[in-house]
Amino acid sequence: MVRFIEENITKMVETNIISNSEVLYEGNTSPATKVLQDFKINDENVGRGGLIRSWVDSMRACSPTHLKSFNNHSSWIREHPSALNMFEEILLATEGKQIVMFLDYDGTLSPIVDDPDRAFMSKKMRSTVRKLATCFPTAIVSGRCREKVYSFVKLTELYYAGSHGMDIKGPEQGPKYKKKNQSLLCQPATEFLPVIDEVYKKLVEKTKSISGAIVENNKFCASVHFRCVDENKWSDLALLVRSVLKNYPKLMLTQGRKVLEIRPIIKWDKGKALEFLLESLGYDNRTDVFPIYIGDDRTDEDAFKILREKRQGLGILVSKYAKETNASYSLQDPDEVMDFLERLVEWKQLRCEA
Ligand SMILES: O=P(O)(O)OC[C@H]1O[C@H](O[C@H]2O[C@H](CO)[C@@H](O)[C@H](O)[C@H]2O)[C@H](O)[C@@H](O)[C@@H]1O
Repeated sequence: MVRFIEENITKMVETNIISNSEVLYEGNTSPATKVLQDFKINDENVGRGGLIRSWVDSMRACSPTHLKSFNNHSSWIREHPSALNMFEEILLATEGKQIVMFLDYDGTLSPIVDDPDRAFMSKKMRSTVRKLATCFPTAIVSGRCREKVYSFVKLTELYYAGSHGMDIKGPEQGPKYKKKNQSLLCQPATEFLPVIDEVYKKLVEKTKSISGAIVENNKFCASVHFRCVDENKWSDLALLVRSVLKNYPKLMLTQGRKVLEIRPIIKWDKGKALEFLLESLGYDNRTDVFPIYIGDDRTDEDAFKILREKRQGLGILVSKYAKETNASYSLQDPDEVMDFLERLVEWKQLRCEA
């Protein structure tokens, strides 16, 4: 593994894949940094080292078993206990407050699968989320394009924030929880639509040579999947992506679970989407509101961070492995997410009956 990382770093430095697009990923303090230090590579001698560091970081995220060697899981679980085990404590914190639910889709409501077009959520999960939305305002916040995530979830009563929050729409049935009677639509990156489409087409063309690579058009952003790409080809794929992106200084690259995400350089992310939704619901600057955000990915960290900074509500990271996170609690997988949501619904229904 070490040799693999070393080869990739060397190759990327030699071929100068880095130019003016920047990788905005802040979680570079642990394993990847350690790897870089082990190789005696720092920002100075790799030039624009952010991308290299981020790429190594993505390898780490893509290889959770490798992660274990860096992290002490038992101390991590003490810091981020199971939201199921701590359910009563969580309820106590919500006492007298309006819970607002934010749910990521892939890896949170649906299990991670090889084919992004087949990431279906179970009927049981759909039924749970439907019940949840009758109890609390509920939003789905996803990296996918809004229409696509809606086609999986199929619940009209929810808020949807697609394209990492760059495409937000309220429930079709009307603004049940909204303060003003107007339809909710927020698209802060519309000017980037043509450029994303252009880049998407170029990426499809360029990555044809890499077996297993999938490019997904997420409307305001694009994804290059490498889940099914042989590890030996990851750096080749990165180079190809880089060769396209170097001509688009207003786009940036971030990373998710075995996916490179290409998005506009604007100050908008899932955290901003969370804030926007709370405001639209009339819940901004209120101490009696308790947002709960559940997600599994690095992009969800922006939302966890907002909640931590505001000291409001809580974030729950879905992960079987120790990861650097701003979430307070953890759940292992979508099955545990469903159990947690079911318990919330039962609790709320009992309270309403009482
Ligand atoms: O914010 P999310 O809803 O979690 O979306 C993030 C990305 O999710 C999808 O990719 C991930 O799930 C795929 C299906 O399980 C999996 O094959 C892939 O490896 C994961 O990265 C989606 O396809 C991307 O477009 C989203 O950006």
